[in-house]
Amino acid sequence: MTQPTFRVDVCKEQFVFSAAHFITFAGDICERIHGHNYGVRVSVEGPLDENRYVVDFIALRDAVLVQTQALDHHVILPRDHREILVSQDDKETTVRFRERRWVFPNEDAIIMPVVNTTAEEIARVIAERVREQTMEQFGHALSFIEVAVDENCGQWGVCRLPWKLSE
Ligand SMILES: Nc1nc2c(c(=O)[nH]1)N=C([C@H](O)[C@H](O)COP(=O)(O)OP(=O)(O)OP(=O)(O)O)CN2
Repeated sequence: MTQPTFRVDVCKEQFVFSAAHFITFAGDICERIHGHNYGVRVSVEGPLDENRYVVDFIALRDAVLVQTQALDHHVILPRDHREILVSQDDKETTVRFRERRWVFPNEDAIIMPVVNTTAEEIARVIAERVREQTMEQFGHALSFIEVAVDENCGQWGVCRLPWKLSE
């Protein structure tokens, strides 16, 4: 007989973060900098605990909020892009793509460990960070964490990670 599976989803109005970014696509087309009011949904799957919870909604909600608030009102830049080159001195973050150049105060910039700041990649980073942040609290019995990032009212990039870190 197939066993039931359980999941908790949190998708709150407070999870919206407003951030600027630009990506490259189709090889070498580099977007102009623009912003989105990103939305986030997070799901975790696993067995029920003694409360008959997968995890406490409130604990998961609060962990996601830490991540979305950290991104709010920043420009998100890729650390690992081959041609979008990001450098920092003690005051400013400078970004170059071929002949184009952008300069931001350091406190406005977030350099994310991604190749391109797509919704999928941002979802992966949030998933890794929420997993790391809650691992001790939620324990090791969960199976998956999934994070979905909405760039524009229904355009979602989704990343699903195993709960357990690979050996
Ligand atoms: N799978 C993905 N596709 C696209 C992504 C992405 O992250 N994952 N990102 C983009 C661009 O960032 C693009 O800027 C998306 O923004 P959007 O505002 O939706 O683009 P539009 O110009 O069509 O929006 P308007 O509503 O006209 O402002 C593209 N694809």
